Amino acid sequence: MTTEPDAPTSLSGLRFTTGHGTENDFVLLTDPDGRLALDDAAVRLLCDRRAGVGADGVIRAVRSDALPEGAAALAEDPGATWFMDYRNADGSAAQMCGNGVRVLVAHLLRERLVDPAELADGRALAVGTRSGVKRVTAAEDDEGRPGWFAVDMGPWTVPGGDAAVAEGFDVTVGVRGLDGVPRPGLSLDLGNPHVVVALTGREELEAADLLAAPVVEPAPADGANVELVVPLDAPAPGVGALLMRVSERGVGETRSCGTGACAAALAVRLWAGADSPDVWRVAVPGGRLRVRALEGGRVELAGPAVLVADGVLA
Ligand SMILES: N[C@@H](CCC[C@H](N)C(=O)O)C(=O)O
Repeated sequence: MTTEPDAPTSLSGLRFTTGHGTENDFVLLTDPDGRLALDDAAVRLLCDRRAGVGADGVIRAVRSDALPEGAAALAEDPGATWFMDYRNADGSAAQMCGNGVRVLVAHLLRERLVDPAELADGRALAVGTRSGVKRVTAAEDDEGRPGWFAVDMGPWTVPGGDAAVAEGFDVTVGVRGLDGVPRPGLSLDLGNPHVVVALTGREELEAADLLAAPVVEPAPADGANVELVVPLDAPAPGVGALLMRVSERGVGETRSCGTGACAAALAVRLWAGADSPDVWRVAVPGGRLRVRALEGGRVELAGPAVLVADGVLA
C-alpha cells in the first residue's frame, strides 16, 4: 500500500476476503481477538473502489467475548460466539446488515471457524450483532436448490406506531429525478432505520436518481436507509413480489440491502392489508431475496452468499 498523508499504514499485510450477497459487497476481516484498530479512515480506504479494495461495507468477524459490544450478545445467547462488527463505506458503524450476516457465515464456514454441523438438520448458528443475536440456517432458493442462508432477523417495528400504520406513511421523501413532488414514506425499524416509498411503476423506479440521497422530512435523528419499491403481480398463490432500489445510509445506492428488502416487503404487506401474503420475493438490481413475515412480529430473510477473493493489503 502506498502511503498517502491520511492513509492508515497499520493495515499493511492485513489479510482480507471479499464477498457479496446479491451484489451488496463487503470486505471481510477475521479478527478473533479484537486486536485490529479499525478506524473510520481505514474502513473508508478499504471500501474505496479506486484507491482501496472496494466494497459497500466492512465486516469484521470478532469473537463476542473480545468486544465490549459482544457482552450483550453473549448474555442473550451464550452460543453467539462470533460477532459481526459492521461498518458502512463511510466508516460509520451500523446495527445490522442482512446481506452481510449471510456472507459472514459463509466466510466463517470456509475458514472452519464454525462447524457446518451447527447449521445442519435445521439447527441455527447464532451470530451477535449490534441489534441483537441473529439465527442463521441453511436454506433453499425459490426453485428448491440448496445453497442459500435464511436469517431470523428478529423483531421489527413501525416507529410511528398505529397512526403511521393507519395512514400508511409518517414522513415525506424527496427523490431526485422524479417530478419534484415529495412522496409519502413509511418508517420501519429492522434494528437499523428504514423509510419505504412506493413508486408508480418501473418507469419511475428507473428514473429515480439515487446519486443524491433522498431527502426524508422530518429528518430521522440517526439517518435512514431509503427503499423505493414497486409492487408486482403475485408470482404464485400466497407469495407477493416487488421491485426495489435502495439508497443506503453511509454508502449511497447499493445493488441490494437485506434489512431494506425486509422493510420493503413489510411495508408493502402493511399497505396491502389483512389478506396480504407472508412470503415476498424482492427483486433488487443485484439479484433476488426472499422475505417471510414470522409469528410474533419477527421477520426472516433468505438469500445467497458468495465469497469472491482473498487478498493481502500491500
Ligand atoms: N446492506 C445492509 C445494511 C447495511 C447498514 C445500513 N447501510 C445502515 O447504515 O443501516 C443490509 O443488507 O441490510
